[in-house]
Amino acid sequence: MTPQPRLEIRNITRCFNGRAVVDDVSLKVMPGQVTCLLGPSGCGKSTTLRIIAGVDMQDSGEIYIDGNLICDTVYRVPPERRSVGLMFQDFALFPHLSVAENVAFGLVGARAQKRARVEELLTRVDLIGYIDAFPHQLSGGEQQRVALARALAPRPRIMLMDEPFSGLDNRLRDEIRDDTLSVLKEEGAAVLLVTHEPDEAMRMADEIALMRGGRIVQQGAPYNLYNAPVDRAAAAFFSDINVINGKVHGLLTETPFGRFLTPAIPDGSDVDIIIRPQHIRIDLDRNGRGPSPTEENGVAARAHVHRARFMGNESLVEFRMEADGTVLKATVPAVFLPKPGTPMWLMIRRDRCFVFPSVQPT
Ligand SMILES: Nc1ncnc2c1ncn2[C@@H]1O[C@H](COP(=O)(O)OP(=O)(O)OP(=O)(O)O)[C@@H](O)[C@H]1O
Repeated sequence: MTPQPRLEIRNITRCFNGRAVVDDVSLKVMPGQVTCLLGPSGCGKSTTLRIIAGVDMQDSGEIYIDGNLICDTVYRVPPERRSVGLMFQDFALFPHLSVAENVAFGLVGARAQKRARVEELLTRVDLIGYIDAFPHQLSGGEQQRVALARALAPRPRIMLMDEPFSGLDNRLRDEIRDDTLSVLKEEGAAVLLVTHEPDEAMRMADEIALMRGGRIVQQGAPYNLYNAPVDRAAAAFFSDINVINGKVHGLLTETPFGRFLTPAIPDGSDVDIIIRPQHIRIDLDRNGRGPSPTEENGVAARAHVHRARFMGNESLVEFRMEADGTVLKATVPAVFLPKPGTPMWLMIRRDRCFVFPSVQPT
């Protein structure tokens, strides 16, 4: 028997002024799983989340929790009865209530029970010492942890989080993300987290749903999205990329790095071969000669250093290709700052290339 998703949305569409900002989106989140809705600003992530929370209404599609219909275009369980916890960047604590009162806000039942749950959660987020403090006495990161405890206190079956860490400074953010993740995992809720930051999604998600223009364009484990992107834009969303252009002749595409088998792309089409900067290999020029071809790296191509910069953890070297003048970027995990104009040989890791029919970048 296939396990029951905690949250399932089917074919959700929402239009504003005749434009579908959420366009036929379907998604499942299992209990204890963190799914990140990832995409650029304006792609419809928050609207999707608001519909699940019940503060906005879809034009079509259904929402199920534990297999039960909670909302379609006719029937609608009100937000407060959906067992959904919310954590938004600007979802502030109540300033006139203590930390304990904030966390207890959504709790019902006997006083002693409520107190026990508040203490349990504040211990878990490492703020038990602040139980009687007020929000203004806490740092941004501490307030965010209280907000997490408050959202989790009623044991929601689903946690919806919209850019919950974006108000925090970089160093603090990583720490809070990790702490939040372990608390969420302990509580076992299904989590749907909206973010526009690929690093955040990579760090937190069991599964990523990549959104663009109101649609989910790819969904899967972070590893799969990074290593098998569906198109050029999906590859570019996760890191800098290089694009090597070619044209299909029969089953092959000829490039400065040798031939690529491209049987799935029609003869005569333009092709983009995508390679990330860390997967370009660099070798020295030996009186105009370079390294011999290998199965792993194909044919080496000659290039000249355009510029080189030290980036802290690595060096970024830009090369101008002798064959066609295009500029390719390579990263080297060391201090490597060759002079502009230096001839060198580049190879690309063939197992790390993605081949797509050409599109104009948007
Ligand atoms: N109530 C509304 N009325 C009209 N247009 C809206 C409304 N809410 C959202 N939109 C539009 O829908 C689109 C998607 O917005 P949404 O907030 O879902 O995107 P997002 O991916 O979460 O972006 P961001 O990360 O910037 O919040 C945007 O173009 C936005 O202007």
